[in-house]
Parts: sequence; structure tokens; C-alpha cells
Amino acid sequence: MSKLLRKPNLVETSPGVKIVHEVTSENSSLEYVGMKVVDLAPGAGYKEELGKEECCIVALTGKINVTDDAEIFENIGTRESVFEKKPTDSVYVSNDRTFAVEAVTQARIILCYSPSEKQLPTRLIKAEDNSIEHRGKYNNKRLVHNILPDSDPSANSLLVVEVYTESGNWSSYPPHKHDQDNLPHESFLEETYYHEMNPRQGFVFQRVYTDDRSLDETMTVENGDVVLVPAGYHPVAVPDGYESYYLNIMAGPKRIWKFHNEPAHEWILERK
Ligand SMILES: O=C(O)C[C@@H](O)[C@H](O)C(=O)CO
Repeated sequence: MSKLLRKPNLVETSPGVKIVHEVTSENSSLEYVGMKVVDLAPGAGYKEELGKEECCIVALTGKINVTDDAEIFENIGTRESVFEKKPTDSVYVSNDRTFAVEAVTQARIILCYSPSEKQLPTRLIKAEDNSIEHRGKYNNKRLVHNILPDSDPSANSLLVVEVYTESGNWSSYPPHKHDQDNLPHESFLEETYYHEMNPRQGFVFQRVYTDDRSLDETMTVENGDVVLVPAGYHPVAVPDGYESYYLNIMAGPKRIWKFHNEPAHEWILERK
């Protein structure tokens, strides 16, 4: 059984609140990245007291209200399905604060965590604040919504991004890694992938492998699955007929996304 692939496992913790995924430093090998995927029925509430970790609350689908006890952000969230392919709203909350989320409509939220010591202001990251990128050509085309890129100083460690890969295309490709603290050449960042497919019965393949192949897993990933990337290259291949969406959370000792392409496959980028 794969150590890196997590299937949705819905646990109802209170009426209308279902934890779909929970990745922590206790139940995984990750030290810098944690995540929760939470489903909320209309009117249901989820509250958390953060310790020494920061959190980015992504309104993946549906509408929610979010408060950190000082500010309230009402009716945030922009889409019913991620495949509407429009950016959504998120809220950054710093360590040692409390936050509460209330669902206005049926909602799925993703809570992205990383260890953090220094308090920063709570921030509403509006959908229109996301920078949008179209990357790649031929069968390497993808659409990116940058929620918390390294150019945005709102967080201490967290980097959060959404990626759409077209049918029959590849992403995180040519294969790249960021598992060495060796700037300016490469940064060390752990990563998680939360995947969805359209139509939902689709699947993608994701390979996670290191140069020495001490880690080398190729996974069949289905709708709602999470893949952990503690180290190594992590390309995604999408079959014909299906579109892929994933949300990446990255964090490490330095908040810089500097990746290293696998030299054998870098020529992909040189094509005219
Ligand atoms: O551009 C892409 O294909 C997306 C990836 O860069 C993805 O966000 C990732 O692997 C980050 O390290």
C-alpha cells in the first residue's frame, strides 16, 4: 500500500461537519506542511485555536463566513465546483489565533497549515488577488491560480496554489523537485496535492521519485485523493477525456519556491 496516497475518509466530528482528510506531522512524515479538507453543511460551523502554526483557509467550493474574533469576512467563496475554473477567496490567519468558519451554503474548505512563530495580520485573499498564469505548450498545458505565492509576504512559510491540467496533458512536468536547502539553486519545500477530476470518475497518474530512486512510487489518483510529496520529483499525467485540478500546499525552512528540473527531461522546455 502506498505511503504517499491518501483516500478520502469522512469522519463526522459534529452535526454537519465532516473531516475528509487530515495530514499532520503525527500521521505523516511531513514536518512543514499540514492540511485538512472539511465538508460543511449549510449553517454548520468549524472552530479552531491555532497553536504555533499559521493557517490559510481556502473556500474551495460553496460560500462561508470566516472570523478570527476580530474581523469577519462574510459570504466568501466564488464557485460551486472547482471546474468553473475561476479563482476563489481564502483567509490567512496567523499562529496563536482562533478562527471560526460557518457555512452559508454546502461548502468544502481546505485548511493549509505550517509551523509559525511570528504573528502576522489576518488577511482576506480575495479571488481577484490571485495571479493567473497559463503555463506550458503542446501536451504540457496548465492554468495556475496563485493564492499565496512566494512574492506575497502575507505568510511566514505557507505557499498555496491551484493548478488545472488539460485533458491528455502533463503538469509538474518536466519533472521538478525542491528537496534541497541549496539556494539560489533549489529550496527545500514539502508539498501536498489535493486532487479532483472532471468528470469525477476520472483518474490521473502521479509519480514521486528521488534521484537515487530510494523513493519511487507511481500512484493512480482518484477524485478527492491527497498525495504527499516529502521529497523528489512529482509529475502528474492526465488521461484523454479528463480534466485535472489540484491544490498544492508547500512549506519549508525558507519561503522560496526554487525548483530543480530533472536534467534528463529538461529538453521538453527547449522545444520550439
Ligand atoms: O506548473 C505546474 O505544472 C504546477 C506545479 O509547478 C506544481 O504547483 C508544483 O509541483 C509545485 O512545486
